[in-house]
Amino acid sequence: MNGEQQSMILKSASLFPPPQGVKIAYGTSGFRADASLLQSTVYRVGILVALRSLKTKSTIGLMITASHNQVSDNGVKVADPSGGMLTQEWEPFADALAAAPDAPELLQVIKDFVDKENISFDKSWCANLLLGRDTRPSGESLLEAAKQGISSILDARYEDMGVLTTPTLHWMVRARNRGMVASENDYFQQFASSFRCLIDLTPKGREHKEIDKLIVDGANGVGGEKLETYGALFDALPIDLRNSGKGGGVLNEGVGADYVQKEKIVPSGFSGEDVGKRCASVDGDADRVVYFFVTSESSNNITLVDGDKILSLFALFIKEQLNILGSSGTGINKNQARLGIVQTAYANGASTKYLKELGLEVVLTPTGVKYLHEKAAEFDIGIYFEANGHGTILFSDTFLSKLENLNDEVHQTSTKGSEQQMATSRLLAVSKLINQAVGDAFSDVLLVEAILYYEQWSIQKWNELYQDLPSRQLKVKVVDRNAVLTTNAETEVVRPPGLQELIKAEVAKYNQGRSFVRPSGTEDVVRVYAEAATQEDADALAKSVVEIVDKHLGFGKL
Ligand SMILES: CC(=O)N[C@H]1[C@@H](OP(=O)(O)O)O[C@H](CO)[C@@H](O)[C@@H]1O
Ligand SMILES: [Mg+2]
Repeated sequence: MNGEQQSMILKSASLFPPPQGVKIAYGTSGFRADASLLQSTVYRVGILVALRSLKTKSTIGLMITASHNQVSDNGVKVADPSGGMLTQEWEPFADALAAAPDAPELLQVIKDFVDKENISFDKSWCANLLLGRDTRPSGESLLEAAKQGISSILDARYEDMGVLTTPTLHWMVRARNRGMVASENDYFQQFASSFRCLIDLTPKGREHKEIDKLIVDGANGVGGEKLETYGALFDALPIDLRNSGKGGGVLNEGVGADYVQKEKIVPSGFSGEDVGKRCASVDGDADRVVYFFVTSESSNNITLVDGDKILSLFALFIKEQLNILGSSGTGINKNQARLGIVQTAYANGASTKYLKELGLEVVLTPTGVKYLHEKAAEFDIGIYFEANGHGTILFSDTFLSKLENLNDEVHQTSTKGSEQQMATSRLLAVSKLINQAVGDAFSDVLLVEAILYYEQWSIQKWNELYQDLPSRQLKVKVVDRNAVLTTNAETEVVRPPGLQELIKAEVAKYNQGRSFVRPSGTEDVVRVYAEAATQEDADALAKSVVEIVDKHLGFGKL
């Protein structure tokens, strides 16, 4: 870095002093906090993405969003060259950047890192950044801060893509780095055409009736807004959009996937008239989705069809297609196509049991898509989902080229039109329909809809795949959530000492009891999860564990 660059950084960094007395750390999916505290952090993430682009000689993405958090929060996520989340190796650098108390120290952190990583400021490589934001009112000015950070390293080598869903930005980054076209329209067109293709590949002999209307809760956010603009492209799927954001509702307030999944009650905009109908709810940046149906006219109850059930539906369908290939001597059999399922400790115990009984390999990772995605990428086909509805299916490049070769072969022989050829085409269509960069509410919805159509299942029939164990999730405000350290995919506490033994003793009192606690990476709380044979027991277990955590770490301890 030459002297001119260093003085540029010093000058612009002094315009973005960090807020006093607050520590903003890189969490489960980037930085998140009250929007009024974030100017400095986002400016510094602008510097980070510029350096990442120089280091990888690739397009990198920066997204301003706080997903399911309340509207006054905001945050920033980074998309790496693959379209996935920022490599975990750079997270300590992100934290160091955010923590530097003033411009000179910030410059020192940058200089040390540039030397360590051997980052060259070679101007012949035209670095490129794609920027996006959700609909939060604070988004525009935070994006300006990011642009200032980028410009202090790279001049103005960025493209502001405007208001986008998070997975659209990740998809664009991946597409750009593969030399493909990558506008928002291209994104929707790809999903629309592969959805149509999959619907057309439904086996002959199954009744081809029209798909019933799907009611979608847009969380009053970017998901609702985009569905309003582009939803008509999914011509086989009639959509009744609620909470599009236009009707004056507030983002994530009593609406959206996180609310529906955690509270298990009807979101605003839905009523007793919707009883039994197929509904889907997306979150504030449309990277998650859960399904549900209103259970009775007279109460707020819903039956939740969560990420675990979406995962199970996908797993069942993929396994069925692989079985067709395996039984027709294609050379692609169970041993050559390793299908892996990735969940977290929040997965309902009944889902894990169901998946294992299907004969599938199930692995648990810590919470956060960065962990699930990484694990799923180890398989030929890796399906990952968090219970809250964030997930996707990853196809390895090697497996995809095997499928493509097989597809070419069958087109040249008399097997065209056979079940084997249909299964090959279906898997290829799924690989184009499902977002390969990150979990995506829209592409997940389209795949769910295509599979329900293929199976000719209602949402009720789908829900019967297995019965969820009753569960309860609660949060506890504590003095310092990072005092809790966990191991074993977050299922056991190792610090503070003694806490795990108390939780274990409580769990032992309940039939089919299970409970664990962990510090949230997106909110200033410790999360408590409990499962048991009845709802009363799950509630009681969760409550007791909350009390244990509160006694150990709560404000009463001060
Ligand atoms: C229990 C839960 O739902 N946790 C969510 C939540 O993380 P926490 O670290 O639990 O706050 O937000 C993450 C980002 O959206 C998501 O990946 C994760 O699953
Ligand atoms: Mg989200």
